Order: sequence, then C-alpha cells, then structure tokens
Amino acid sequence: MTAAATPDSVHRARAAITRHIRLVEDFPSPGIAFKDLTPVLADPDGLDAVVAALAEYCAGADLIAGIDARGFLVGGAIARELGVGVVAVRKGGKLPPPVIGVDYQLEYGSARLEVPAAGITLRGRSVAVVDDVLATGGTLIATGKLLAEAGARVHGLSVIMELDGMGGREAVAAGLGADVPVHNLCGG
Ligand SMILES: O=P(O)(O)OC[C@H]1O[C@H](OP(=O)(O)OP(=O)(O)O)[C@H](O)[C@@H]1O
Ligand SMILES: Nc1ncnc2[nH]cnc12
Repeated sequence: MTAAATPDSVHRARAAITRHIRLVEDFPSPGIAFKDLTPVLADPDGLDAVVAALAEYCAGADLIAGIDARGFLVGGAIARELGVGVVAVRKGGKLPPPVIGVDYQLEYGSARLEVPAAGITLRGRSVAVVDDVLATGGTLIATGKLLAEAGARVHGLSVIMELDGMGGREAVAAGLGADVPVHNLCGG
C-alpha cells in the first residue's frame, strides 16, 4: 500500500479479502496459482469494503477506467461512489471502431487491450485505473500507455491485490514512470 486510503478502510477490505479469496492451483495453466477475488466481490460487505478503500485511492480523478474483466466489477461502483464516470478498458476486438490498442504480455500469455478513440473524451482527463490483480505489470503498463496515447493523464493505478515477487511494481515504474502512483489493498 502506498498512500491515501485510511488504515480503517484498508483493514476492513483486507479482512474481507482474507475471508473470501479463493486460491486455484494450475489455472489458467500449469504452475500458475490463480488468486480468485470474485468471491470477495460477491459478498456484499466485501464489495462495499473493497470499493470504499479503492475509492479513497481514486479520489480526485475525473474518470475511472476499469480493466477487462474484473476491473469492471469495481470500476463502476467506485465511479458512482466518487460521482464521476467510468470507461471500460477492453480486451481486443470488443469495442466498436475507432479504438486505440496495444499488445502486451502477462503472467500466462499475451493479450491486447483497447480504449475508445471516439465517443468518450479521454484527452485532458485525469483517469484513475482499477483492476483486481497486479502480477507482472503488463496489463497496467499497457493501460497506462493507451491512456497516454489518448491524451489522458494517469491519476493512479489501484488494485485489490499485488502479487509478491513478480516485479510488477518495478515494471510499472520502468514502463510508465516512477511518478505514477501504484496502490494496493493487500499483497499476496
Ligand atoms: O500484471 P499482469 O501480469 O498483467 O496480470 C494482471 C492481469 O491478469 C488478470 O487478467 P487476465 O489478463 O487474466 O484477464 P481476464 O480478465 O480475462 O481473466 C488480472 O485480472 C489482471 O488484469
Ligand atoms: N496469479 C494470478 N492470479 C490472478 N490473476 C492474475 N493475473 C496474473 N496472474 C494472476
């Protein structure tokens, strides 16, 4: 954890995460220990605790960007909490054209992310990015690059869980700059 959220809100979110997280070995491929946070969000108190704590990190942004797919679950709720809008950062091929896209690597493969290049004004916006997990950092770096290409400023990058020992935080600092705040609610 790096800033802003109060100890109480983080403590409450961590208790919910510890209680409801599901660890799945060898998913989506052999050797990967998958941290399934969806049971945390399926619990009403867990969702409330996680959204409240992440919203503190996102305060001051004028748009929330939720990353496909679990970032969507918290992104809309955080935006509603803060009285701002939400945009979906989608996997390749899902958004209508025109789009801005980037290919990237993650812990278990490669993928493509896209943001809209029309219909939603990103230029000049201060955008807070949210997702469930930071692992290698590839997803957050790709998202930050997309937003920069679209003319937006990244207010911060916030995740529920930052996986230990994967170098994600360092990769994000190298890829996007050490001045971009990276927040988590817990390690794992
Ligand atoms: O830090 P990284 O190594 O980039 O990994 C983190 C990303 O991996 C997972 O999503 P995934 O790409 O598996 O997408 P999914 O929503 O389709 O499961 C997770 O939800 C993050 O978005
Ligand atoms: N081990 C993991 N668990 C959940 N999401 C992930 N994204 C990348 N690696 C992950």
